[in-house]
Amino acid sequence: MYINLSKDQIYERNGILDEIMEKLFDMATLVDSQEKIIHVSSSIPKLRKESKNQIIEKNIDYLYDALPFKKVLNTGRAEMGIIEVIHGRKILANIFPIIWEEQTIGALGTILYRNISMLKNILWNITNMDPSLPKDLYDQISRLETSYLFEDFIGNSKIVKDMIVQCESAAISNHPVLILGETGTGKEIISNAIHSSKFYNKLSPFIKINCNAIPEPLLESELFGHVKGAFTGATENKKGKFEIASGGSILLDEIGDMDLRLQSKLLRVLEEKEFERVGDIKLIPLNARIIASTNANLHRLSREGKFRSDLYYRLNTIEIIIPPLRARTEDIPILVEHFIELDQLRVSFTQNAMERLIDYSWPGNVRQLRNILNRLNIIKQEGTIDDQDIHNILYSNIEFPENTTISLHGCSKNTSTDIKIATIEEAEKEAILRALEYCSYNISLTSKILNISRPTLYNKLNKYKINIAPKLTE
Ligand SMILES: Nc1ncnc2c1ncn2[C@@H]1O[C@H](COP(=O)(O)OP(=O)(O)OP(=O)(O)O)[C@@H](O)[C@H]1O
Repeated sequence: MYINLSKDQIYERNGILDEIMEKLFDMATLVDSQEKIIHVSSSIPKLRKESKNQIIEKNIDYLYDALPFKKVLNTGRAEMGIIEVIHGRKILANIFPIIWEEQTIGALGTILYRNISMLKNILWNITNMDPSLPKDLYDQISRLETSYLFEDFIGNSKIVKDMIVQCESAAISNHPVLILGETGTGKEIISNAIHSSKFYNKLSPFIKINCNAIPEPLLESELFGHVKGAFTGATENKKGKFEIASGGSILLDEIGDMDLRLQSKLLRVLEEKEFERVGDIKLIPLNARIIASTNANLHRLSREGKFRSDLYYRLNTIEIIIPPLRARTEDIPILVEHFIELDQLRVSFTQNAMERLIDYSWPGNVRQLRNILNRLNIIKQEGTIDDQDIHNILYSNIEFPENTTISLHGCSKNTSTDIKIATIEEAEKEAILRALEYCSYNISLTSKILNISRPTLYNKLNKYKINIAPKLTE
């Protein structure tokens, strides 16, 4: 496969080639036959925090020594489906030779890194349908996952900045990390960014498993693998996610929903750093970083006997709490700007409309904000959104995204019956009680989550006669 363009065409700027490089790929680079960079899409200087002029004319090694541009220039043959890590992101690259009158006059490198997990799902379905495909293809495909960096978690508020600092130090350590936060707050971005930060220049697996989506005992075999004959239907040996994640990280999503028996097994694995496949006695060393996340209140679940407290204390050596959007409403304008660019929306907002967005409580958090912006884009096509549009979409036809919870602890899935509040004061008291419980009665965290100062929180505790002395932690 090659691209048929003349020298004049590859040196022409602001034409169709530039448009394709800009719009169709996350990053694109054009080099001449001497390996010199002719043009790059605007995402590259942005990502590298330098100007386009600092990149143009440099040798391609300046940008990517890991990608086979030179090979493509030498052989005149395309290199496709390259999976690599560039600037901490897992990317999928294709490099095409540009051929004119049978001469290779350059090469175009195209890179995707956003939404490549979508591609993974497609490939995964295809491999499941075709038993003749090699079995290690699964391992290969598992490596293909959108990678996030901390800078992808948009927010300038102090509460976000403090959390990112905490995440950066969590990334360096080898301890398990527990990530808590309501639905749609960005737990997946943060867990993936912790992984990418630890394995910045290394192609290492990030394996995610949703503990509430798979029935037990299937989950056991998904996590630990099994040997042939271990149970009816186990027709061959199968690696589990812990093995596939070897050398990288495993995200145990919705850990709060894990069955008690499996919790015991997981605890043993964390303590002994080894495990066996279902039906086998051979021990396999645990060589994956454990990240667990949930929107459930594990502290409460463990008090109720639904989550093993010893496992909770094992997991929460490093505990990251992602604030709900309503605790950092000052970030809403930059989130809006971010999604307009990311989702290529053609809408703008009046000041009053933006204020309405800021005033709203966002029970579905950032995911809900993104959905609303996309819906507004469809409804209004192009144009300016005013406060009435916001009012209409937020209040006249409330549609909470799946799993949305109003409660801070996020255990309830029933949005309409969860809160029965008569007055603003009752609502405030309720919010404080929930925040306290969510933060295990840690005053500093609770005040951060509620976005009020510690003295104000103490005043409100007095006002509402909430006695937390027996449970107090700082
Ligand atoms: N701070 C953020 N910056 C940019 N995008 C965000 C942020 N937080 C969330 N998002 C976006 O919101 C959506 C939901 O994020 P994510 O899946 O990480 O949430 P989650 O907390 O894991 O949700 P759940 O518990 O329901 O699985 C995604 O589209 C993600 O890109």
